[in-house]
Amino acid sequence: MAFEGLADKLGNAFKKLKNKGKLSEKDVKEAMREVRLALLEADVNYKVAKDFTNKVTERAVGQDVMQSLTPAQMVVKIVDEELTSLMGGEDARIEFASKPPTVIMMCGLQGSGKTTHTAKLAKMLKKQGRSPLLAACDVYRPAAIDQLKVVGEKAGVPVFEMGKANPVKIAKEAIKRAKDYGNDVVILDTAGRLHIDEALMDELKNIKKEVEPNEILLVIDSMTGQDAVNVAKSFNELLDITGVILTKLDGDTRGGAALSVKAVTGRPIKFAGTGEKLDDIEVFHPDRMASRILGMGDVLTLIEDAQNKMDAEKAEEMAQKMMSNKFDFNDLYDQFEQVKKMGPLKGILSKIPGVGKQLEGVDIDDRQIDWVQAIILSMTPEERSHPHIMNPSRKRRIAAGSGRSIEEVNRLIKQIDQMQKMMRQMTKGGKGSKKRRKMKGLPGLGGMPMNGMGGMGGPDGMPPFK
Ligand SMILES: Nc1nc2c(ncn2[C@@H]2O[C@H](COP(=O)(O)OP(=O)(O)OP(=O)(O)O)[C@@H](O)[C@H]2O)c(=O)[nH]1
Repeated sequence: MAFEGLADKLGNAFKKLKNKGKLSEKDVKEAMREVRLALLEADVNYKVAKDFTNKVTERAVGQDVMQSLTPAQMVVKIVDEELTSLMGGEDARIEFASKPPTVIMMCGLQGSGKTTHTAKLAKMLKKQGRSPLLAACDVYRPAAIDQLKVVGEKAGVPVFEMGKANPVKIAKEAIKRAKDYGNDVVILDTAGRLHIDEALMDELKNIKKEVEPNEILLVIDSMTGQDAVNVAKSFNELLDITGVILTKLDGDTRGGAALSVKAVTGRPIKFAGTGEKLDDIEVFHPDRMASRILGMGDVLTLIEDAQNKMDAEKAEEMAQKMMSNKFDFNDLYDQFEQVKKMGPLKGILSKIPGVGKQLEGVDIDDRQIDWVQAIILSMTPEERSHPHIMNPSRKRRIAAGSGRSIEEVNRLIKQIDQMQKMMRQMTKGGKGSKKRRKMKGLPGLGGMPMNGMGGMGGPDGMPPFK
């Protein structure tokens, strides 16, 4: 996962401080040296790393920090605040035009994820009640127009194209069409190149001059580290961008780009791409990202993810079933379907405070969910809705049918039994109880047998979280 190595190394540096009790100036400087090395290894720009640790040292040494009862925690707090401010401090939003349509020009190098994020952004804005139109201004790469049409259709937003016409003309026509048809946002998917070259920049500058976009968002690939930051610097110098979309944060990027972009370019990261699906886009929150880097989890994003990606009606239906204790294997199957929509399990779990650290170096095989679903699919309808009728011969048949072991089948049956017991206990709190409200806040995860997943996957299954 992103930032894994960095989180680990920062954790080690702080652990040494915590073991010390009272801190001396030397202790803080020593820790900051480790922090600086960790940042450099995460591919953070050299000057950014140096300025960062100088700032933290300045704040931590002297003042009240070292006299406080918990100096190590104070240092972590300062690092948290400075990381947040390094990434921009406040959340950066789209600046919408007072008179629609708002024009957003997307740019970036080839393969950075520009086309995918054009559609992701459109889908996100559509969910917020806007009516976006996409414009196919990449007329050079074969199939670029088709790719935009495909993702546009998936996102449920119209795509305007004029084939291989002049990109400025396409952009202008798209804006005209948006006015005629009531689209309040136009997103221009411009051409990418393998490297920054004069022809590309001239074309982008030309589009900018002619259509005066409200936003120029540069899409960069976080996996390319400092290269991505250099690309951002060059684009900004030539185009004066308004923000950055940092993609592929779901991969094992070391994090350097996320931490350096704002400091190097002065432009904020507005969105982060976290997967290949169209829902895998997040508003970039510097404070939450800092929490994640420091291994403190990110529950707010987890809840938003659940709300955005899961089917609210199904979640409500499921909550009702749990409350009335009618939760069976059919529901468990559905619940896993919902969880799958939220992306890789490791990503979900890493946002839970305290769990991130436990996941370091642990491989979580997402096929575990498919295996459990295979077991459920091998049951008869009666077995699915009446788990208590299971007997050894049924279990043997289910194991053979799903290709899983008897132990796994047994574990799953035990889990549903435990879940039902847990639900019975929870419902004792009454209909309007606090517990019930809490479960509704996180649809679909309420009854997820997280602590049992460890048993499902065999040797490389994930550890139980209790
Ligand atoms: N894992 C992951 N993959 C992504 C993300 N964003 C895009 N991709 C993948 O990256 C690849 C390139 O994305 P595109 O959107 O085609 O890239 P592009 O920048 O439009 O490329 P050109 O049209 O050639 O300029 C595709 O396979 C996408 O599925 C992300 O946030 N995470």
